[in-house]
Amino acid sequence: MTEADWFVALPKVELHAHLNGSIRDSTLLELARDLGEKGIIVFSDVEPVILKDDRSLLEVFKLFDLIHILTTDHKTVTRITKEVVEDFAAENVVYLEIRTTPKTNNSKGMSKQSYMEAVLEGLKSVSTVAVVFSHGVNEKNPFNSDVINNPSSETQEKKIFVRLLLSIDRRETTEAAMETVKLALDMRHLGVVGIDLSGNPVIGKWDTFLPALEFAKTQGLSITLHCGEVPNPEEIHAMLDFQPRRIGHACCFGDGEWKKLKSLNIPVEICLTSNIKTNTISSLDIHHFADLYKWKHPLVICTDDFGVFSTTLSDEYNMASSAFGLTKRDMFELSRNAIDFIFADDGVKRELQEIFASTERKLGL
Ligand SMILES: CNc1ncnc2c1ncn2[C@@H]1O[C@H](COP(=O)(O)O)[C@@H](O)[C@H]1O
Ligand SMILES: [Zn+2]
Repeated sequence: MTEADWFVALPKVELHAHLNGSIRDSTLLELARDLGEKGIIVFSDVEPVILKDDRSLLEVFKLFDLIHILTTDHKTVTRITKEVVEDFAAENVVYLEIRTTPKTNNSKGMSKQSYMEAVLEGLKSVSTVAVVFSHGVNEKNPFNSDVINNPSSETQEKKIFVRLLLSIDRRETTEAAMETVKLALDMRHLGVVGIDLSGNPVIGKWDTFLPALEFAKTQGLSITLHCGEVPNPEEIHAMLDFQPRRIGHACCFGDGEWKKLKSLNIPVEICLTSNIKTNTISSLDIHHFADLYKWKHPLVICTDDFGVFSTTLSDEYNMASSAFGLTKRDMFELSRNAIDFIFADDGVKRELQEIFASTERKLGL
């Protein structure tokens, strides 16, 4: 088995993946060509933007505005959800938390709820793998896990657990954020397990989102925050004081912020390629992964936006192994440890432990 194949075969847990950042280039180009033919966009202007490789953090958010123009109808949301799950399953991701921002678009008759219904439709239409999802069988047993789709007969053996996080975009108002949290609560029996705060980190104020996040927390939803993507000590401290169950990135932390993070032991979602390509961290040798790993701080390797950053979760593990001198045994343990930080229940954790135990020998460990 080649090195790259070994990292594909390694069972993996993906906890930080944005739906609209995880679209295949080929799909984006096809959607752009369609809109070009309808005269809504100029394809030749858009093509290089889609295919560009390195982008600053600000350029990334401009790209998301373009992607959202391409994906704003129910049928496309369903399609990209199906493809994203199939792509993760193809590289042996066994548990996936997809996060997405529910969107309102009056011209398409889209509400936050109908957007999420289109996402659910996408999960149901996955054909290459059995999608194990919460299935609201009845009021007494709302969290029962079940297969939601009809995988083709040759792929029935393969399965992926999928859960959803609803994102609040930093451009949103307190009311819009609250609407997202209420929708998440209404959809708990459909596998929504938590809330994410994301979007352009230089836009919006923490106090705007806090009431909705506090409400989500008191209702028992799990929360993860994009934290410290740009230097903002005051906000980082306020976010850590809130004690989310996980944070993403933690790139622009100072000594005081590291101390607080470590004492609170909050798990960090690490997105190496995303940090490097956006130049949030200048090179892997100075990435905080190394220090956090040394301190045995809880960590999980994730992709962030595998489409936008042209990566895969297997590549991220492979890269971390070479950049930080970690053995295959270390990488297996890192991947397995991620089970502790998932937002799904203990039953799912037990099943994932079994999957890892059964592949350990096959991986030559
Ligand atoms: C690069 N680092 C990042 N930092 C902050 N937010 C990010 C992000 N990458 C993605 N998003 C957030 O996810 C949305 C796209 O997926 P959905 O439309 O929700 O499925 C972006 O618009 C942004 O709000
Ligand atoms: Zn992110």
